[in-house]
Amino acid sequence: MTAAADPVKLMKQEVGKAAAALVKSGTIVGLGTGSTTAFAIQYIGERLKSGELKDIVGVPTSFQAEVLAKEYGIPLTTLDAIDHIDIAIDGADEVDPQKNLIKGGGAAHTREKVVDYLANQFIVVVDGGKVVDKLGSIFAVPVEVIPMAMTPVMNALKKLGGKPELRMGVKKAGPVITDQGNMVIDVRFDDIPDPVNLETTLNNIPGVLENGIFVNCADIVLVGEVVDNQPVVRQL
Ligand SMILES: O=C[C@H](O)[C@H](O)[C@H](O)COP(=O)(O)O
Repeated sequence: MTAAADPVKLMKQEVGKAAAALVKSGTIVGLGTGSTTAFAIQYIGERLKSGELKDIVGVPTSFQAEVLAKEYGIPLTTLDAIDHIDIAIDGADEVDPQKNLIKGGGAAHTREKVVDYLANQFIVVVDGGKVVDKLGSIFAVPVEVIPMAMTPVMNALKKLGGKPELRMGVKKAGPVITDQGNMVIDVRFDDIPDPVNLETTLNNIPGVLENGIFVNCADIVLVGEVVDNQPVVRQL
């Protein structure tokens, strides 16, 4: 495979593989959502199939993760049936030098936050284009909101200086509906000087279920890059 074919896909594939290699036999694994984590799920499944990995159980963060895990033969469990998660692997839309994240490009950030924050070790997998100096440089902050509170939440977000936009479906008329049956407002901020504070402030708006800022939770960030037409994985 050459990098010229699709360098972003190649980076995602390599970083997914590198994260899958960190999973040990006999562990409980949080399975993230998105196109990068999909490769990690695939490689975990392949390691299980080859017998290199044994006795693992996955905790999916979305309908997508659940479907993929089933496809690749990863046994699943729920949070009611376990008392810890050993390792979680998940993607991100932005990562800053302090390993703070924006997540939720796939509207899965609420369940992801539950699973990723519970894990003893949280591995983030991104391609090089996701690394930024400051959060909010490229991506808006996704905010999951219960439908009846959409208008007051929109107004509250504007008062905070954000530019909120209801996320609309693709190949579906109307808004994106999350796995919980809620809507997502993407909020663009000119500047996010204090991600820790903004995460709390957003979650304190009545009607907000969860937002996509993840702080003080990532243990390892694996970044996929293409150097001299070859994929490489580095740690942030
Ligand atoms: O809701 C989706 C998640 O937070 C994803 O992990 C994030 O959007 C990154 O996805 P991808 O790996 O497809 O860029």
